[in-house]
Amino acid sequence: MSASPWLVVPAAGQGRRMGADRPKQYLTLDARPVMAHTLTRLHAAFPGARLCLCLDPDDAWFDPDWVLFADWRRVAGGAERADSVANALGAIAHEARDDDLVLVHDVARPCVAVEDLRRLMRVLADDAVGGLLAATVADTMKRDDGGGRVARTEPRAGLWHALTPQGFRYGLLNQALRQAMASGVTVTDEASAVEALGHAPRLVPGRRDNLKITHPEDLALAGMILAAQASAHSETAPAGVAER
Ligand SMILES: Nc1ccn([C@@H]2O[C@H](COP(=O)(O)OP(=O)(O)OP(=O)(O)O)[C@@H](O)[C@H]2O)c(=O)n1
Ligand SMILES: C[C@](O)(CO)[C@H](O)COP(=O)(O)O
Repeated sequence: MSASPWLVVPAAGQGRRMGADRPKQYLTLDARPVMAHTLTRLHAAFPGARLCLCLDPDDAWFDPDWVLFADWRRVAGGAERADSVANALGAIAHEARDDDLVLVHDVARPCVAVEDLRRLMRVLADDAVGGLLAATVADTMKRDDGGGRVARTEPRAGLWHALTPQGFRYGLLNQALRQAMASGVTVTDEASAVEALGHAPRLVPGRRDNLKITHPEDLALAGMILAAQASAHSETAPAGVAER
């Protein structure tokens, strides 16, 4: 395995739940597009990584100036997130080795902490299966009855929120996604495709503020998270250090 991972950033979504005038990765957050924040965080953690950026072929918003990586390629997104990631893996098939680590990170998660990225990479370096950043569920969990009332309370012990990045060896991830697609199984993350092959991905506890911007109120929340992270960092870091 090489010391730097491959990075796949699915960024071909339309942001339908956000309902904005453009895909959410192009909305402004602290004076920069969401995508620019996300790519900057990834670059701070893995400056030598090779990047695959999945974009809608009709994307009219993307600016290559936001990409700080020396080695990167644009890949056409697919109908679903899993299709976009599979396209990225297909695009690097001639370069990637089966045991290369591939980290997949949603463009819609701009608040991911650099320390979480580095820790995930350290943990996965020695893990035969791979894994994901995740956070334990904090609220009491209700199952609805389909009619707006509670059917029952679900036990929350052992429940985790799946975050990103999610990292797996190229060969395993490629096989898992191809198999899920061939069998018509809907997978919303890489881990579920790998689980379907019978493997148990490692849960790597991550910060709860690794928010996926999904609904309109999330943009302001992400802004507050970035401000809080910057403020916490400036209190602890030596002068001149800009990472978060
Ligand atoms: N066909 C798709 C769909 C999603 N994504 C990406 O997958 C990530 C997670 O998806 P989600 O939060 O659902 O984003 P959207 O699909 O844009 O949102 P929505 O489902 O509300 O339309 C995002 O970074 C999104 O850009 C992608 O690359 N290709
Ligand atoms: C990959 C993911 O971010 C993990 O939480 C999530 O599954 C993707 O979100 P979506 O809304 O299901 O596309």
